[in-house]
Amino acid sequence: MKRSDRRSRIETAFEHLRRSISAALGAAENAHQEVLNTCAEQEYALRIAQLGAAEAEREPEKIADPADPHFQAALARALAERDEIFQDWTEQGPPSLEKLVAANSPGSAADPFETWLGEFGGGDVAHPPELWRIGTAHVPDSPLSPSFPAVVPALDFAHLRITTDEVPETAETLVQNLLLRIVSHFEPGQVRIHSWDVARLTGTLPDLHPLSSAGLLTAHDPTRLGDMLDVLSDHIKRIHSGALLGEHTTLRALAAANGRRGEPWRIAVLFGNGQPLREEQQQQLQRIARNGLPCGIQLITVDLPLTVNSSVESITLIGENRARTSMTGPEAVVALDEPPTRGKASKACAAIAAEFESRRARVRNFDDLLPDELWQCHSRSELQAPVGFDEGEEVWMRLGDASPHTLIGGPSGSGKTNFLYGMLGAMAARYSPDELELYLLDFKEGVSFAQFTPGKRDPSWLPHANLVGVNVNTDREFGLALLRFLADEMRRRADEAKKHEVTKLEELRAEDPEGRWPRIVAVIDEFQYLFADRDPVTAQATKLLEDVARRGRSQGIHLVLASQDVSGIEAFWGKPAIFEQFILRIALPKARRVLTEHNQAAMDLPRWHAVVNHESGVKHGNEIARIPDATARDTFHQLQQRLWQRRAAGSHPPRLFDGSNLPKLSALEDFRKLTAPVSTPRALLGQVIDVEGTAAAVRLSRSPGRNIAVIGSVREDTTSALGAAALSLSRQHEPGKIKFTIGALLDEVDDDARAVAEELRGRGHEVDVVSLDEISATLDGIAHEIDAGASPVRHCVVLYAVDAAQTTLERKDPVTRACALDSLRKVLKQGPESRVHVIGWWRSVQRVKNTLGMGPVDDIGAWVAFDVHGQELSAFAAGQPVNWSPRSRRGLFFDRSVHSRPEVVLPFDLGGAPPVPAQRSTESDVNVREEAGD
Ligand SMILES: Nc1ncnc2c1ncn2[C@@H]1O[C@H](COP(=O)(O)OP(=O)(O)OP(=O)(O)O)[C@@H](O)[C@H]1O
Repeated sequence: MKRSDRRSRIETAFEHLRRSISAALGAAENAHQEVLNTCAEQEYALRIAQLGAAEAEREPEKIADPADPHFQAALARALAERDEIFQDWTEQGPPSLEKLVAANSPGSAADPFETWLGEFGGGDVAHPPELWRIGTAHVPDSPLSPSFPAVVPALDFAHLRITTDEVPETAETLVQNLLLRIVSHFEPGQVRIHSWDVARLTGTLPDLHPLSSAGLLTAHDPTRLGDMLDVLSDHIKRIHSGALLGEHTTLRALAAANGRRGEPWRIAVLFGNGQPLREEQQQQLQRIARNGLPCGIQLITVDLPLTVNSSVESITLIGENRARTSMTGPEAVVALDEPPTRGKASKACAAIAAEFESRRARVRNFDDLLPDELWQCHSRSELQAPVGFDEGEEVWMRLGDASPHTLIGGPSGSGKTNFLYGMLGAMAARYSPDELELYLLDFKEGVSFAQFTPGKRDPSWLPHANLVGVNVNTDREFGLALLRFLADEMRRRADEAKKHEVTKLEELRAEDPEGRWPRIVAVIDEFQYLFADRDPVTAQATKLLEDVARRGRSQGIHLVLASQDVSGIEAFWGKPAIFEQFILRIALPKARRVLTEHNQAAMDLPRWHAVVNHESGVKHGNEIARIPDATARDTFHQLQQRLWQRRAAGSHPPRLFDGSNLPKLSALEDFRKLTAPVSTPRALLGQVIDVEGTAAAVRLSRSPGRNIAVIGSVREDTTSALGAAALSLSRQHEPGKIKFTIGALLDEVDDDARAVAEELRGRGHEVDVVSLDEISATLDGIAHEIDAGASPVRHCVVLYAVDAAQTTLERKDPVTRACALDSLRKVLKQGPESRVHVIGWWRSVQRVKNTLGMGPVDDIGAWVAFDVHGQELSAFAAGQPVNWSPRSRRGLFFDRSVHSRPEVVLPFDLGGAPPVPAQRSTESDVNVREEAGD
């Protein structure tokens, strides 16, 4: 090979090498450049992320030369990523927030000021708005940055902590706007504002200032923060020990359940200066913050540290009328609403104050105690109703677990009956008869409750009333009967609750929603009569009252006791166990002893006012109420008509017990339901004093002693008992299955005996009326029949004035030396086993004994005695002492086979019988109603 060739080849090879190296170097250079580019973009991306995409877009110079393509690429990528992330929010966030606010913040809660300012709100206090508008928010860093309403919770939902920027007036405007929305939303008076400003004596919240003239805004002295905190703490304590003692733990829940808000909301605004409060005040403020919301107490603090964990929202002012809030988060900026023009806001507040004043000054009447719609409330946890007005505002009473029973006191004429009418009307209008049942008893001589029963001119009655007792002043047993009935009902309810494994009526109602478990209110006017004597009635009444008062509360049984006489209340003094249960005290003007000794509020009360006190009468529980006239003509009556028209089909009028009238035999349920045939008939003698109006009845079985003695000298009473016995027996036998022998042994009783005989014959029975002349032979004949053996036909021997025949009966047969008295004794002794029963009237105890002779009194198994002293009767009551002073138109009844002690009875009005002088009218209820001014 030539040298030149070799050289050429070498050069070529080098050339190739150079090219290869050059190519490799170029590639490396490119790769390096690429890395540098990526680095630059990532560097920019990092800085964009640090500054925020939106800011970088707005002010790129802060990061790079805006023309730098690397920066532009990084920014484009960052903006694309941001848009993707925000896409959902941008499309849905603001519109759904708008919707949420529209739904939760009606009317003044979020609408522009001009649409409502100056009008009075009637917002639903049971369901207040949860969110209140403060401005317009947007998220500056979001694409398009759409705006949405900025709202904060208030009232029951959260406290508010505001931190100011260098323009403190912004905070004041913010607070004013918010409060303006709130006070305008509800009826004037529902919201009360307290303000305190560390730096200013006056002039805080200037637009709201007119509210202070009506007491709706209280500006507290800067040096007396303690006073304001005390006021708020007291409210919390009072609300906890009163309104919130039942099932509900917040006023909001309570209001949602019963549709009304008994306590206004209270908003306390505190303007600080960034410095903490004194330690003890700070503690108190924290306590209020922790416990206030359930009691409707909200705090708004401005530049005041508040360190409770829950339920505090914050607003931080950031200049230029803007703010950030804990609700909207740190990204959003809120442009605060401009205030309405100064004049307009204060004019609106002046109008609210004036309206509140005029409502307070309004004269409210009975109709104002009534709800718009009848029977809308349920009594599961308590009964509540307004009973009067305090400066136009309703004053309510509550009967429930926290205040189960009421004591009402006031001298005669102070308006107790009127108060009871108002109370009953307000309750009966709110609760249906399935929610509330009334038992009304008046010991006064008078007819105050007769209005609630049907009368001749007005057939309506109060559908809630189950029992009305009037003129019971001499029949204390009737009060006893009512208490006994309540005690039984209480036990029945407790047993039923036990079956459902609960203890209280409230729980029972939840477990047994289909059951009918109304709350029972038992009103006893002039109840002191119950304790009038030192006798067994008082002893039993005390025991029963104690039982019902102590245990009635959990079974929904509430007592309302009224008395004009301190002795009624004093009767309780030695019995704190009873007295303490009467937590609700109502004192009418000059009432003594109803409130505590140191509480003299009733002494200064004007006419037709009352102190309503749910705190056992201690001073701080006083609420003063003006009581409307509920007894004026047609007042209650009109309500009763409306309620009566709504009564359930088949509802019965209340049972009326009128102590001044006798029960009609023919109307008595126990008489009407007697049918024939029966195996053992019952002879009705009178009516027992009980809630059901039960008959006093003696079973005439075929066993020794089943005879009846009617003892006493008053013809009307004794003949009533004899007649009722015969007539009731007649209803239980088909004709031919009973025969009557009626001995009319005294001239005066002829008419009575014959009237009964006629009625018996009218029913188809065999009746033999015998005179004094015939009685001996008749008794001898009956005695012979007994000797001959039992007859299938019952024989009832009714003897009018047995003792009038004593001499006749004692007359001995000259031959046999036997006398008809022996026959009578035989009939008494052996008759019942042979279906022969004697029902005889003797005019005194001694005369019964004369008839019976030396033997035991066992042949008289049952008796009813009129005008006979108790001690005379003990021999006939198994030897036990009988405590009884005779009283007009009342008897004492004892059946040794069933009774342990005698019981008081009313003789019957037999209807067709000759008029009975002591009786005022046979149309008992009608008479009463007419007297009541019906
Ligand atoms: N709030 C009231 N407004 C107007 N009049 C009233 C008011 N309360 C009571 N009255 C009238 O006063 C009179 C006495 O009232 P009420 O019968 O209620 O008193 P009381 O305390 O029950 O008296 P008493 O025990 O003597 O019956 C009645 O004529 C009644 O109409």
